[in-house]
Amino acid sequence: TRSSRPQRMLAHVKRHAARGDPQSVIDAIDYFCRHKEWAMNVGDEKGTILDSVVCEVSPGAVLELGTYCGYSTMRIARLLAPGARLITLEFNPANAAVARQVIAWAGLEHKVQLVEGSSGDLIPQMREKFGIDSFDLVFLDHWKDWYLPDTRLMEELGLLHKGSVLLADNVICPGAPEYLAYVRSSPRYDSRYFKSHLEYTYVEDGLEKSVFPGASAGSRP
Ligand SMILES: O=C(NC/C=C/[C@H]1O[C@@H](n2cnc(C(F)(F)F)c2)[C@H](O)[C@@H]1O)c1cc([N+](=O)[O-])cc(O)c1O
Ligand SMILES: [Mg+2]
Repeated sequence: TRSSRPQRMLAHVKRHAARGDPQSVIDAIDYFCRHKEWAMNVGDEKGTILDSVVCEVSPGAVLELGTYCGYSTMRIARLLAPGARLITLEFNPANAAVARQVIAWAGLEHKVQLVEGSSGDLIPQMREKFGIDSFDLVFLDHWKDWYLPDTRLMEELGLLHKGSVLLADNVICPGAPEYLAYVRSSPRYDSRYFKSHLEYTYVEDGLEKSVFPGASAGSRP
């Protein structure tokens, strides 16, 4: 049967990127998506905003929702300090299989834990199964109508601490209106929009960065 777009992207990486060189893998994917076949990676323009937030937070524990082909996984992992952990969740086994190979080609597999399943099932297992107490940074890039329920779930499970940062892709295109309304209106978050463009296009899109000031915020004085 015909190969999938992620499989063709992986083949392009293996042909054009150097093993163990994350930047060359990132560049190869950007080239493929810009000049051969568009794909829904966060991309180079929003990717530099992601990079700057990762460097600012310098997180010890990161959760990524939506691995897809591993592009943003690599952008985050290449900036992590030794010992810092990135857990990335992927629902689609075929995408996970491609992402594992992309991450391995970049030589970043020792920094990344790719887990297959749904966020609703896996987020409640973070403590018992992955020994995570809370996340310093969460990158939301999975199904857009899951951003809000998964954020509420993380709040309720105490997986966000004072200063935890949520960074959400696509808040304009395709859009995550309920999530955006929530983080912008809730006294529980200090939220800021980073205007950019939809990956590899001139369409407006952006990232929303929301800092969780702590469970006490927004409660009655
Ligand atoms: O739909 C978009 N993204 C959806 C992304 C979906 C990806 O996240 C995975 N996932 C689902 N649940 C989980 C979890 F976490 F539960 F395990 C992981 C899906 O299997 C898929 O690989 C999108 C669309 C456009 N666009 O322009 O249409 C642009 C973008 O940047 C996008 O991110
Ligand atoms: Mg996205």
